[in-house]
Amino acid sequence: MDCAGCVAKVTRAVERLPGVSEVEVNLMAERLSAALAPGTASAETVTREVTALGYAATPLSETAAAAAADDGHSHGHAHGQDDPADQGRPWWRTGKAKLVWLLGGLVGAAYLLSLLLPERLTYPLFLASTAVALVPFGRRALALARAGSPFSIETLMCTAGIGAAVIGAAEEAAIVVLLFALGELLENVAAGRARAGIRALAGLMPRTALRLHADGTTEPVTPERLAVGDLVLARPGDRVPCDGVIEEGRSALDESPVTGESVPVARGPGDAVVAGSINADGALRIRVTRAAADNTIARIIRMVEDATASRAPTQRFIERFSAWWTPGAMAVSLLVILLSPPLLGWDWWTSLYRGLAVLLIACPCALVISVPAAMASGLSAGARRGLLVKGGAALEAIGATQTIAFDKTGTLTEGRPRVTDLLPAAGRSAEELLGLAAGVEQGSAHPLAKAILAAAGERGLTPPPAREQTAIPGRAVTALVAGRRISIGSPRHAGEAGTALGPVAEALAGLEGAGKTVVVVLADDALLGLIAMRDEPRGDAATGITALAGLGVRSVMLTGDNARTGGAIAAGLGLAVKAELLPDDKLREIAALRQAGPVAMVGDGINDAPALAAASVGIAMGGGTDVALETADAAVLKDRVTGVAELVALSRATMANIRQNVAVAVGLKGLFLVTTLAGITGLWPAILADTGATVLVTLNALRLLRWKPELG
Ligand SMILES: Nc1ncnc2c1ncn2[C@@H]1O[C@H](COP(=O)(O)OP(=O)(O)OP(=O)(O)O)[C@@H](O)[C@H]1O
Ligand SMILES: [Zn+2]
Repeated sequence: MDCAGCVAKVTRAVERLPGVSEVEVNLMAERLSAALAPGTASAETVTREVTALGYAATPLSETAAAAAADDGHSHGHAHGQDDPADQGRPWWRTGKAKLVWLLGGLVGAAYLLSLLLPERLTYPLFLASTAVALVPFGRRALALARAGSPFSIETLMCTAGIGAAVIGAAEEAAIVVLLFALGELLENVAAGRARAGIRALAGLMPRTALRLHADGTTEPVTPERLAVGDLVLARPGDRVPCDGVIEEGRSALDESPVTGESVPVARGPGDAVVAGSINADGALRIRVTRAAADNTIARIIRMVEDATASRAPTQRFIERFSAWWTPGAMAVSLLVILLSPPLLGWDWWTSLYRGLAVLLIACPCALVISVPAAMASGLSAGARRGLLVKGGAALEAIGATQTIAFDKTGTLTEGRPRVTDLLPAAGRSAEELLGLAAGVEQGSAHPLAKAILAAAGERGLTPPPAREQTAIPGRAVTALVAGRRISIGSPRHAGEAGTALGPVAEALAGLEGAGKTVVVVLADDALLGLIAMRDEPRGDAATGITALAGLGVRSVMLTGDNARTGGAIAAGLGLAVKAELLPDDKLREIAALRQAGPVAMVGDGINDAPALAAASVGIAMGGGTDVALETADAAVLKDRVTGVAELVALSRATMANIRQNVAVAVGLKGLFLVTTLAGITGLWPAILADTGATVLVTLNALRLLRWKPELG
């Protein structure tokens, strides 16, 4: 039921290439089968996977792509497979629909005629309808068998159809194939819905952009024609046509297309804006920073589509399961046919008939579709609310986490510390302290450095030039300023450098107890003073942590800040804390937490990429930055801690949906297996149960598209 056939074909083509090692071929095959969802093998996906292996534009990648393009789409997966020829057509005009119309017409005509004509005259009509349907199914079954999967849903269907016709149940055979074709069609329609859910994001792009020329005139163009570096005008009420940076103007922007958060945010010169956001009140001149095909919305759509194609562990399990399920089902039905006459005394016709019905009931398609359908809906529902998850595996893992570790700066807090207190040592001035500190911090991108530079700027101080700047990550920065070695760092670092902090210990403890981060400024190891800064917790941080606790998830704050400051902030938010962690300690801490169960790590994706990678699931938080989108397994595009709890809720809703689907699929089959063997129901109720289960499961999955976070 997977793309084993397709992968096998590509692999065989590549194997024939001279100079390609077996290891390479195996590696590629492994990657391909992991990456391809049923029915998605196309030349592009193959090329992408092969390129990811580092074989771009080599004979290997070209051969693989050619093999996939050759008949990547004709390999059959009974349900949910798209024919490229059907793209852009309304559902009632697709190839699958045509088959249903044709069959429906034939079977309907046969029934009408059977009211007037004797059976021996209408019987051939039913036979003909069955034959019409068996041609496409049979072709797909053969293609699959040639590609190495003889036991497909198609094989099952053909065996049952031919068998029924042979034992004289042509009327039922015709209904069986009609219902099967109908099931496929309905499922395709539903799958299209799920895709439309995410495609709808693209509809939020404006159709025209106003390009600004140097002479001040504007020219309407389609956003696709904007080039990086162009200047565009967004009038009040317009949708922003591109990802870009504001050059001129201020406005409130509703960024809900990307973040799912419709409260407008104030943006001004120098701020980044994303395509699709609504410009509420001011005219903006925006410099284009990304081409249309590459903008945030386009990339989100691509990521969700890729995510839908990658498989979750549950899905892999179900696929492995179906690989032996179908041959097993055929064996069981054969046993029923062979053993029931001697053991149960059924006549041959009854045993054949019931054996064939068992075969139909055994069709695993409802089970096979249950996971991908729910995952696709869950991923789309999330993306529309600014919760981006990069695949079923991540979506499954998020809800299973028992502990979530949060980075402090920029994640639980705003990430914009401000200087609150300056405590110069005896005989020093506040200006001297701040000025020298600003000199050292000039080269640093640390949030604390920005705070110190901003404070110096506010007081009109020009930072003195500094040389030989060096950073000791997680501890301090030092530089030569005005001939002296100035260092700014944590109190712990100062203590280790041998500076006696005794005289300021009390003041230090008081500031830290108030949740302020205090840095010690030293000049040639002598105390120059203390600078205290405070980074406000995010407005919704406490709510987010409480919501997680309500979901039974434990939260821990990991910080490089000192224990008292971290403790004060954590106490205010109601979570545990591990403080004074050096960057490596954070990784060790995550590894330790993982001993007890799956751990998610939430960071801003900028300096904590290693920690995000070390966790079972890495979640980036932040307004759609590149890093956030690329590095983590999931991203909360709105800057809100509650988004993390929403992710957990979404994951659990999706997994619950999958469990319902599996229960429906297995339950219906079990029920009809019993009634079939007992002789209560026959062939067409059996296929109705199969089609019904498939449709129910898909419809249930679609309910997820309307998912809304409800956090208590
Ligand atoms: N550029 C710097 N200027 C001043 N102090 C610094 C600098 N870099 C590091 N420090 C000191 O080292 C400590 C830990 O820094 P680190 O970067 O590991 O943590 P953080 O990013 O501030 O906090 P968190 O780990 O919560 O994100 C800081 O609290 C500060 O005392
Ligand atoms: Zn089926």
